[in-house]
Amino acid sequence: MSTSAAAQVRSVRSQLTEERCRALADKGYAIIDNCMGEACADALLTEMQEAFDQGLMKPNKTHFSKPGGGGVMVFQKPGIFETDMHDTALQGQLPVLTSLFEQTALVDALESRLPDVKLRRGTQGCTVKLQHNTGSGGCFPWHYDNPGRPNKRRLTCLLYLNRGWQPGDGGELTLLPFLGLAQEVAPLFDRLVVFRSDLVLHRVRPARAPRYALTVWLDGADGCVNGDRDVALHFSKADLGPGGDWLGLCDRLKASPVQRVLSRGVYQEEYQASLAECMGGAEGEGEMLAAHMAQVRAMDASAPLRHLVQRLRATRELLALQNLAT
Ligand SMILES: O=C(O)CCC(=O)C(=O)O
Ligand SMILES: [Fe+2]
Repeated sequence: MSTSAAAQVRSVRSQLTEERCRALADKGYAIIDNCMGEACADALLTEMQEAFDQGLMKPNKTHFSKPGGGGVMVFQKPGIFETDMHDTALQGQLPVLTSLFEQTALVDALESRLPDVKLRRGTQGCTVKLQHNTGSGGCFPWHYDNPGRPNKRRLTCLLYLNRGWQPGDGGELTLLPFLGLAQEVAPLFDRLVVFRSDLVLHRVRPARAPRYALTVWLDGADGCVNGDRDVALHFSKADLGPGGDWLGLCDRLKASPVQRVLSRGVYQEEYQASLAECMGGAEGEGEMLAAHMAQVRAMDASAPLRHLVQRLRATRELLALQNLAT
């Protein structure tokens, strides 16, 4: 069984159909059900359960930047346990997961079907995280997996391992393409969700049943992630003025990681509510909410940014109404 995870991920190439590649290019995400096959997914789940039962997964650590460059704080998301396969102590004990960590078949398959995404080849740009949610309400607030420099992540691959998941169990992943429609994804057994780490805002709803998820993050090729145009806004007065191509600008933002600069303003209430829900009064909630509000206020203090955010919020409402009507 030790090589089967590598063999199975090779099949992702044929599962990345034209339609799924188009979804990744257009909306930033694609979903593949029955991805690894019953036996391999079972073997992965068994090792994840062993890792949790043996105390190899630790309470989640969330690193949080203090506003104004005041350093980094570390808090815990309640109910979430995690570990990273870079931890060599795990590698001897978890052979199937180790084989997933050491293979290059996944990045090769994705690179060959999605050449425009520009992934880093080899094993160096690959991170594997094991995550267990105890099912007592644990969740993740709205975030991008790649929030900006110096992060190098390009693709997030999430494999869910929850046999018999039912709607009331919660723990759905919600993906929110910029100015688009939110898509709720149930964390079903052997379902793989692939999305752009620098382009897809997402969160996890509170889980009411134990939940296992395996994340593979793949870095982008050198120089292809978080370039200048991905981290700083460039637009002309003509874009924003009367007669400017406003919807053209919106389309560019939908397709560009630079949307991250504006997202917290456009979705400020959503960020705030999900932070409070995720922390549930635990230590750090106040600091996180204060940091969020400070970032929103900083945007508000700049008149051009404030107007841009206001207009994006109005456009977002309009597009939502149009979508409801169709
Ligand atoms: O568990 C999930 O579905 C996603 C978790 C997540 O967003 C993350 O680890 O960054
Ligand atoms: Fe995430």
